[in-house]
Amino acid sequence: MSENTEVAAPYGTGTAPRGAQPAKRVRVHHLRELKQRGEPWPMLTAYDMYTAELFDEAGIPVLLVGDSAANNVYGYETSLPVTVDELIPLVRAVSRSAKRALVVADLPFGSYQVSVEQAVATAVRFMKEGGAHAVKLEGGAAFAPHVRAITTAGIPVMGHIGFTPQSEHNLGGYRVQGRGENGDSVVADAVALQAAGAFAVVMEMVPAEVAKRVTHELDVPTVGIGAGPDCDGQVLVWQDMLGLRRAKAPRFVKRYADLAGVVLGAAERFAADVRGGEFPGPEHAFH
Ligand SMILES: Nc1nc(=O)c2c([nH]1)NC[C@@H]1CN(c3ccc(C(=O)N[C@@H](CCC(=O)O)C(=O)O)cc3)CN21
Ligand SMILES: CC(C)C(=O)C(=O)O
Ligand SMILES: [Mg+2]
Repeated sequence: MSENTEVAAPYGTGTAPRGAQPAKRVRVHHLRELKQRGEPWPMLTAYDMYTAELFDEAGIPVLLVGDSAANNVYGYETSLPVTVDELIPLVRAVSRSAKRALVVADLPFGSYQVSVEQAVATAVRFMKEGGAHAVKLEGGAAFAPHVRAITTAGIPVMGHIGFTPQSEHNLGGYRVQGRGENGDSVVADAVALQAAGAFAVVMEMVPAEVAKRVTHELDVPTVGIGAGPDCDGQVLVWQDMLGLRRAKAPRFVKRYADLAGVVLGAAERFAADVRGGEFPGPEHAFH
């Protein structure tokens, strides 16, 4: 990138005034460059237009349309029930709305585990019908062939290891993975995913020291959620980050706002205004 254009990487180093150039899409190689420069980067989930627009404008380089839409959009208790047909419209909304962010579509439970062929076909649907720029799937070395095949089809793949919520019944509940001697298998899984072509690896609920080892071991970026401060990126579910979800949050969540309080207070004031005849006022009516 030449110096005088004043547009370098999409985030962090770009100095173009807003609106001067068309938005430059974040690409997987930009994330690797951030790792090489030692610059941590944020990732958030998004499931609709307004969050995608706002997070994009805020400079979040990667938006994940998580299968966590199951329990944060559709009202299921876990991520297991959500389907490809339920997620694709959300992916389409986000990819239509984010001008710069790389949009990653999470492959839901049952849509890729059956076979390598099923994994490629599902990933293709998210790209074609959802307009995603990449896909994510849960699993370690056992899913290296799936990652390899999807990547070969031209689709970037993000891995996800450690606590993988789609396997909660096999993992014995929501618990930290990779403690003690199990740390080595987390490292081996990450290395296998990178070797299979993954462009990044999410680590969920693994000890910080293990995540640090993995991050140093890999050339591709790691993204932590409950994996300590040494990952290359950090991801949170947006309703956790903004305090819209009122259930007790996992330890790894930091709340940056109280949207639940804002929404509840406003809805109560609206209801009171209607009941008290205060709304609509003359300025809201046509004469
Ligand atoms: N809103 C939301 N946030 C998430 O982070 C999230 C979802 N939904 N849905 C899909 C998965 C499920 N995830 C979860 C959900 C709960 C815990 C949890 O309860 N953690 C507890 C117990 C940990 C332990 O036993 O060691 C914690 O205190 O962190 C962790 C990850 C992460 N993902
Ligand atoms: C928590 C992130 C990594 C995720 O997989 C999701 O939101 O579905
Ligand atoms: Mg997920």
